[in-house]
Amino acid sequence: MEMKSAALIGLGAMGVFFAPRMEEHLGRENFCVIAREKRKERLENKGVTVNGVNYRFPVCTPEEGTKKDLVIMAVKDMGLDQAIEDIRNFVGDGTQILCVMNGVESEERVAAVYGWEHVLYSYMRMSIVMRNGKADFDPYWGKVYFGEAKNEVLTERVKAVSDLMERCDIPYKVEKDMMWGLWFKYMCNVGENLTCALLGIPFGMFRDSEPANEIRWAAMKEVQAVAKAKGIIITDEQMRRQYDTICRIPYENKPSTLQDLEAKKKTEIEMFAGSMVKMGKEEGIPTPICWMFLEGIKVLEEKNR
Ligand SMILES: NC(=O)C1=CN([C@@H]2O[C@H](COP(=O)(O)OP(=O)(O)OC[C@H]3O[C@@H](n4cnc5c(N)ncnc54)[C@H](OP(=O)(O)O)[C@@H]3O)[C@@H](O)[C@H]2O)C=CC1
Ligand SMILES: CC(C)(CO)C(=O)C(=O)O
Repeated sequence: MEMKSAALIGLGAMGVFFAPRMEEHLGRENFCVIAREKRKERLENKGVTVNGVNYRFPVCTPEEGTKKDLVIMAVKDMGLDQAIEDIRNFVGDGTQILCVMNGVESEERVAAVYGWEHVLYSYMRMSIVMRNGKADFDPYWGKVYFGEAKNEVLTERVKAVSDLMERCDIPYKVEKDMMWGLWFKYMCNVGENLTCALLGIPFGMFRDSEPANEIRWAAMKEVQAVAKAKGIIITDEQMRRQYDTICRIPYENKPSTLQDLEAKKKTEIEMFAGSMVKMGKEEGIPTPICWMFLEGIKVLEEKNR
C-alpha cells in the first residue's frame, strides 16, 4: 500500500521537521496541519518560518477532517488528550498514527482510543528550538524513529511509512527493538532534562561538574530499574556511552524542560518524572530522585506564575 496523504497535529519544533518536506513531496492537496480557532488563524495569517522560509501550510479544523494515510502527532504532553480527540476525523480504516512525543506512555494513550492496529511506536532524536513561530536547524541532523515493538522483519505498515519518509526526504530509522529505543531515550531525558532543569544548568555542565553527573546517573539508574521490571534491559555500558553523546552537544544547549521553565511555560514534568514515580510504585521500585525532580520542578513552575 502506498501512503499518499498525511496530516500533522502540532506545528511546533518537532512538527516543522516534517511539514515543509511533506507539503513539498506529497503535494499541498494531500497534506494539512490540524488546528482550530486562534491557532488556525495564527498559522494561516502568520505561518511559521523554517530556516528563513515562511510557510503557510493548509490548515484543517478537526471538524473538517478527512481520512489520511498517516497522522503525525507532535504536541506536548499537556496537549495530548485534546489532540487525540482532534484527530478523530482524520483516522480511517488504514490510517497509521505516529505520536513522536518523548516519554513512554503516549502510544498507549493513543492506542487506547484508536486501537493498536492504527498506532506505531515512535520518537525523535534531535534538538530543535522554536521561538515565536521560527526555527532554524539542519533538516538532515537527527531522525524520526518508528516501528513495531520489534522489527526483525518489517511489517507492511512499517514498510509503507518508511516509503513515505523516503519520498518526503525525511531522515528516519526503524529501530530493531523500538521498546529499548523508547526507554533509552526516556532514560536520557529523565537524567539530562530534569537534572539541567532543577539545577538551571546547560548540557555542557555535565562535562565539568561531577555532582551534576552523579545526579544524572542516579536518575538514570531509577529508569533502568523500572525498565528492567518491564522486561527492557538497558546495560550500564550503554548508559556510560551516553556520556560521549552529551559531550558532543554544544556546551550552552539546554534541554526542553529548562527551556520551558525559562520561557515561563508549563513543563512536561508529569510525563518524565510523574510517570516514573507512578511506575515505580506499581513495580515496587523506589524512585526518590524522580520524586525530587517532580516536586522540585513543580515548585519552579509555581515560582514562574
Ligand atoms: N524540541 C525538541 O528538540 C524535542 C522535542 N521532543 C518531544 O516532542 C514533543 C513535541 O515537542 P515540541 O515540538 O518541542 O513542542 P512545541 O511546543 O514546540 O510544539 C507543540 C505544538 O503543538 C501545538 N498544539 C498543541 N495542542 C494542539 C492541538 N490540539 N491542535 C493543534 N496544535 C496543537 C502547539 O501550538 P501552540 O503553540 O499554539 O500552543 C505547538 O505548536 C514533546 O513531547 C517533546 O518532549 C522530542 C525530541 C526533541
Ligand atoms: C533534545 C533532547 C534530546 C535533549 O534531551 C530532548 O529530547 C529534549 O530536550 O526534550
